[in-house]
Amino acid sequence: MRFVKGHGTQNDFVILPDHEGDLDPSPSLVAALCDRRAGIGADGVLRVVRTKAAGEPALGDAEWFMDYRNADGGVAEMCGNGVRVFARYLVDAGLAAPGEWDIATRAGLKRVTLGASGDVSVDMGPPEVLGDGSAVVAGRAYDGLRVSMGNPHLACLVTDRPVTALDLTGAPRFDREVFPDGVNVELYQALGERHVGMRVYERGSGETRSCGTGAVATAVAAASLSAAEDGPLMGEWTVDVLGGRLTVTLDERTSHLRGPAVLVAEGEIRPGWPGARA
Ligand SMILES: N[C@@H](CCC[C@H](N)C(=O)O)C(=O)O
Repeated sequence: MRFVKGHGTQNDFVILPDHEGDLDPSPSLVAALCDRRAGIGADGVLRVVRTKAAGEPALGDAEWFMDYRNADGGVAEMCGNGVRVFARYLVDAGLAAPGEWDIATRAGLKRVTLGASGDVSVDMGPPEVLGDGSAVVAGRAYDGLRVSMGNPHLACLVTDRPVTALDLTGAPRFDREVFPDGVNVELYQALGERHVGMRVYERGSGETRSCGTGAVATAVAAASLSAAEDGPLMGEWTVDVLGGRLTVTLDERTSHLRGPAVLVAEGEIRPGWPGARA
């Protein structure tokens, strides 16, 4: 089994080329690959499969499907950093040309824009604002906004300490009736005009050093708070995460995410590796 390792602002992935859909990415195989001690180590797996071979209904008209899995082996609808790394992989492998084209995801077609090297940008679609919510982190409650980016988010404002001082060793608590499928929890603070710092505890992966869908949800939450005071605050937002910097652009129609997407290594999983039989 071939693999490539990549990351977007240190949100890292094992990329599995599986053009004709021959692999069975069972939850235990995915979890074994993502294991940082006994496996390769990653926040998730990106399986690269031709859309027509993916066996998923109604993925739309794109040549490639991003089959995204969280580190615990669970399926998620969308991954904003993942789709940018996926696009970089396709260009690097000669499977797509630099330019602008769609990638199929479980959350619909996502249009990526990239050159032969450098940042990758993706049209993330219109964020869906679902209303207020709250999460408890290390015994303290934080209010936030529920936002769907195809996957569920709760972006909470932190004002009592820098987000870097939050204790995220344990999972945030949230209302299971509001989020029956779980939720990605973002904690953010204002750092300047249209500039926020964010940490994230991801559904299925724990704390990660970045989350693209979470960065967009956070910009939406911060913009909606600012809008209450200053009127609609569309435009470009800077989201600093533990692994670097992402740029989110909000307009009346959609949202865009831009940032680095880096391929690190490639190799072969040894046939005798116990995880491959998982
Ligand atoms: N890190 C990703 C989001 C991955 C999926 C998420 N953990 C979920 O379960 O919804 C991103 O960059 O968006």
